[in-house]
Amino acid sequence: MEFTNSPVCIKDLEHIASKVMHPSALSYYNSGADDEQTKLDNIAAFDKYRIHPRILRNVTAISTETTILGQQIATPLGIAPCAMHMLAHPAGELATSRAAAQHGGVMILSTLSTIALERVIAEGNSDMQYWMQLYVLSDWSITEKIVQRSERAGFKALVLTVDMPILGRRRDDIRTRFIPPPHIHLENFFDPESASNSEGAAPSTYNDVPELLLAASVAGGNPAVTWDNVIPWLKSITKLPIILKGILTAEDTKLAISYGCAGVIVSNHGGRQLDGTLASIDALPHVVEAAEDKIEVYMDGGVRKGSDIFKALALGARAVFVARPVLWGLAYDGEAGAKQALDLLQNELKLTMMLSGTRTIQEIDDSYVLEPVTQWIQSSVRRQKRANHNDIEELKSKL
Ligand SMILES: Cc1cc2nc3c(=O)[nH]c(=O)nc-3n(C[C@H](O)[C@H](O)[C@H](O)COP(=O)(O)O)c2cc1C
Ligand SMILES: CCCCC(=O)C(=O)O
Repeated sequence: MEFTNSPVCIKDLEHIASKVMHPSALSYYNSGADDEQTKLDNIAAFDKYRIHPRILRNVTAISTETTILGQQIATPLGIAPCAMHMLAHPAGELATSRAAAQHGGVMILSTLSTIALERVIAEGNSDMQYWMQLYVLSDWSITEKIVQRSERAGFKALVLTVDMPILGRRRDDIRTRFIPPPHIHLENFFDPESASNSEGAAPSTYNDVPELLLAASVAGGNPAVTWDNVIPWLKSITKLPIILKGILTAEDTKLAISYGCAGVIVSNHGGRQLDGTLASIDALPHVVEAAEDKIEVYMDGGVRKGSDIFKALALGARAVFVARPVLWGLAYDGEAGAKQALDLLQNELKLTMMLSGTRTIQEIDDSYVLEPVTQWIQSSVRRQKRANHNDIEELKSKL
């Protein structure tokens, strides 16, 4: 039998990336916080949910189109924000953006991108949306400038990352003493207007704060950010919808609604922040219930297969985001590799839809998934029924 060398699943891409990436960049990409319990559980938890398929339906035409924040997109699969794509490939976020554009969906660009946000979004088209991820820098005026630039450039939403009051402790990054190589720049920290002031001059960073200090201010987290200081402030400087990334509880979902946010991303930052939380897929149903359809709920964390996307949609996610799979694809083969990661997931999603008798994203509701507890209850109900039946037979035989 002949075997193909090209990747046939995300696990293959992960394996290839582990061979081609620089060890310290690889460990930065793959690391989780502390014991990595949450990072691992994000993946393992999907297995507890089982698909409840329907058969003998005409599944010749499958559509993954959906709407997000009221706008049509080709698929509910998107790219989660990740710092420094140039660690994976010299074309960095440009390559990712080109891959995303051929695919549809949503690309969330990290504040810490290595290509300026204007150049990244220039690769897009009407099948997709770009959202801009924000960290509140120690100098809030710089975050404000990034917000204004994003709005001008056509980003459709702002994604405020709320699970990093301080950086999680990623042991492998400490062991490898990870620091980004000097040829990589965090382009969004450079003022695009500064270059036009003097002919041929390189742009300088905002407020002349050195790039490394700005990066350090992100890496240090911003422990003073609160509901009351950040959300009203953001709303006062932008008309874009605000989405909170890093929500894991019903309580914070209700607060997000009351503060006028447009959506939440159920996420534990890929297990890179607080270790020991619920896996994202386990937290999702609580958040969906608390959202009461008042705001959109998305999720990321541990999505490695089309069936994972299907399960998340069935549990109420409006869209699902992936981070590491795209980074591994990028490391493997730049734009083509990132596209391959998205294609693998998209094709597996379509396959799952066909095999489970669902033709549209709207059809995928909670009747298509068995939650762990439900599964347990159902099997014990079955056991009970058998036991009762036997009892009746027994009783009858004794009549
Ligand atoms: C290398 C790397 C860099 C990341 N950078 C950011 C970032 O800049 N901003 C952010 O909000 N989340 C960041 N994240 C978290 C992801 O957006 C996402 O929540 C998480 O990785 C999803 O899990 P997955 O990697 O299992 O798909 C990063 C994750 C990784 C792996
Ligand atoms: C300083 C770290 C910011 C990027 C990030 O969010 C991550 O690596 O998880």
